[in-house]
Amino acid sequence: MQPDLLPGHLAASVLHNLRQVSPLVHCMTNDVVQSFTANVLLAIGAAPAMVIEPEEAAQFSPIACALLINIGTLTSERSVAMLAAIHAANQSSTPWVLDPVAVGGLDFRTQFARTILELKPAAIRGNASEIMALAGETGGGRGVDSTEEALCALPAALKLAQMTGAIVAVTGEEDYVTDGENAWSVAGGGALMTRVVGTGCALSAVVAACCSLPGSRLDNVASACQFMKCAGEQAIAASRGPGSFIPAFLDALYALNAEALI
Ligand SMILES: Nc1ncnc2c1ncn2[C@@H]1O[C@H](COP(=O)(O)OP(=O)(O)O)[C@@H](O)[C@H]1O
Ligand SMILES: Cc1ncsc1CCOP(=O)(O)O
Ligand SMILES: [Mg+2]
Repeated sequence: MQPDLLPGHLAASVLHNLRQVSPLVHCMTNDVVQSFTANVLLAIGAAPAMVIEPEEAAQFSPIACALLINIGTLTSERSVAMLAAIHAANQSSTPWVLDPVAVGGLDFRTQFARTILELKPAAIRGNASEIMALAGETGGGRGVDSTEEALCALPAALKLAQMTGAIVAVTGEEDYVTDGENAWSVAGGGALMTRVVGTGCALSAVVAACCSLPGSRLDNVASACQFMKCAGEQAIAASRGPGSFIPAFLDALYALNAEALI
């Protein structure tokens, strides 16, 4: 199966909605990418808030438009806070998104990810190794990085979407996004996006923002992938390496428009 490319006009309409709503995203994410994630959300037109104390997390997720659960630097204490936030989000119908960083290779986070998979994530965004491990097919990648191509993980993504009811996005040179039945592919970006930390984690935050928007959740999640691909490609053209990529990427997200997406 080779899914069709997401039409640019669909992504353009989701970008319009995103900027109208400016979704407030409750980010429970890892220590490495906090600031980059917040800046990516702000640049594209959403609003971040990082709330991690267990009592506050459960109070805040119903107030937010969407919740991001990223297990990159999971600890026991954080897992308690994340569970509380997910339960409160579910009670208030706030969509929540899982980024299963480095699942498969390490037992504590793998067990935790399997537990919360039962709590109805709206979407799951990971690299190929993470999606394959979460679907029970392999043992994981190389730390936080994938050792597999995204296309190899498409069957695992379909299976995971069917198992959980979530929209599953598996990213890499090309991204694939599925609801278990239909799928979009998203092209663009470039390898330099893997030479700065946090592009995947920040994408998951944008996915969360888009899950709170009206319309097809499949189209919304695929559009989030398209925003990052498009801005990544423009930033690579405007930069000399990882150092100059980051500001160029934030500028490209800020300037992103329908014309570039179409
Ligand atoms: N080889 C590549 N060519 C183009 N884009 C890429 C490539 N690898 C990753 N990306 C893009 O970089 C971002 C992060 O994806 P990925 O590296 O798969 O996630 P993670 O950082 O979680 O491992 C996504 O927007 C993805 O499309
Ligand atoms: C390096 C690292 N270590 C734990 S979490 C993390 C960040 C991973 O970021 P990304 O998945 O976006 O590459
Ligand atoms: Mg990742």
